[in-house]
Amino acid sequence: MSQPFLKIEGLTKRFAGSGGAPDFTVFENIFFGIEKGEFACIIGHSGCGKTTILNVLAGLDEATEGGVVMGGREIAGPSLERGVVFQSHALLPWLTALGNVAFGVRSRWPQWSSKQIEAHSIRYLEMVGLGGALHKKPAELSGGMKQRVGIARAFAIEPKMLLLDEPFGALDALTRGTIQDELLSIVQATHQTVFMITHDVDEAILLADKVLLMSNGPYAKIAEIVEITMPRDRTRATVHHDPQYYRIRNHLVDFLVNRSKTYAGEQGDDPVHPPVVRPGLDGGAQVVPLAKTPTPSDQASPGPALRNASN
Ligand SMILES: Nc1ncnc2c1ncn2[C@@H]1O[C@H](COP(=O)(O)OP(=O)(O)OP(=O)(O)O)[C@@H](O)[C@H]1O
Repeated sequence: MSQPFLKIEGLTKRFAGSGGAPDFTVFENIFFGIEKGEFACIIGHSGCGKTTILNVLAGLDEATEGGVVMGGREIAGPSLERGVVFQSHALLPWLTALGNVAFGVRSRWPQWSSKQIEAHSIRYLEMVGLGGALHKKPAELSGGMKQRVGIARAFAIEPKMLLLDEPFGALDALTRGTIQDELLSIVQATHQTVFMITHDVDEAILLADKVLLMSNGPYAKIAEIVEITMPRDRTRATVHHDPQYYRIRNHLVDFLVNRSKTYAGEQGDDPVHPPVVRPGLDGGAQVVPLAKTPTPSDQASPGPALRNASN
C-alpha cells in the first residue's frame, strides 16, 4: 500500500508533573496521513492539543513519543519545506509588506537576483489582493491585511506543506469570508497540501477535503476522520445549496457538542485506524431541505457510514 505524503505515527505529548503531581498527557497515539494536494482541517475543543500537533509538524516542538514523516523523511526541526501561518500574523514590523514576503523568498532561493525576488513576492501579494499596499509597514495595515501578508509570505516560499493555525480567528466575519475565498482559489490553483486548525465548522466544510475530529483531552485522540464529500469546486456562495452540507455540518456539530467528551480515554478501539465517516452517504442518508438553517433536531444522528481508514 502506498504511503501518504505526510504520515503521523503514534504521536504522544506528555508534560512532567511538578512537585509530585502526576504527568499530564495531552494526547496519545495520534495516527493520521495527509496525501499530496490534500487539505486537512483539525477540529477539537480548546486544550486538546491541536497547536501542539501543528508545532510538531512545523518542527517547532517535539513529541514525547512517535514521529512525523514527510515525503519519506522524518521531520526534525523547522524547514522552508513547511510554511506556517499563525493566528497572530507575526510580521517583522520594520519591513514593508513586500519586505516581509521578500525576506522569506530570499531565504528560500538565495541565488535569485533582487529583481527576481521582488517580482515573485509581488505576484503572491497580488494574489491576496495587496498589490496596492506593497510598501506599507504592518502598523499601517488592518488586521485582515496583515493576515493576508502572512498568507502571501507562507505561499511565496512554495512550501511542500502549509500549516495554518486558526489563520482567520482574529478577523471580523466579512474579512474572514473574503480571505477564505482567496485561500480557496489559491489552493485550487496551486494544489497545495494544507493542514489547518480551525474552530469554525463552516470554514472546515468549505475548505477541507477531510476533517480530523479530536476528542477532548487529556489523552485526546483522533476520534474520527470526516470526508467532505461535496464537489471540490464549491464556493462560499454555493456550499449551503447542497443538501450534503447540512448532513456534514450536523455530524461535526454533534461530535463537538455531544460526543467529543465520551471519546476521551475510550478503550478497545484502534488508534492506528480511526473510523472514516461520510455523513449521509453509504446508507442512512438524512434528508434536510435546501437552504434550511440547522436546528437542534437536525443534529440527531445523521446515520453516517463508518469504515476503517487505510492510512
Ligand atoms: N509547558 C506546559 N506544561 C504543561 N501543560 C502544557 C504546557 N504547554 C501546554 N500545555 C497544555 O497542553 C495542552 C494543549 O495545548 P494546545 O495549545 O496544543 O491546545 P489547543 O487544542 O491548540 O488549544 P486551543 O484551541 O485553545 O488553541 C493544554 O491543555 C495546555 O494547557
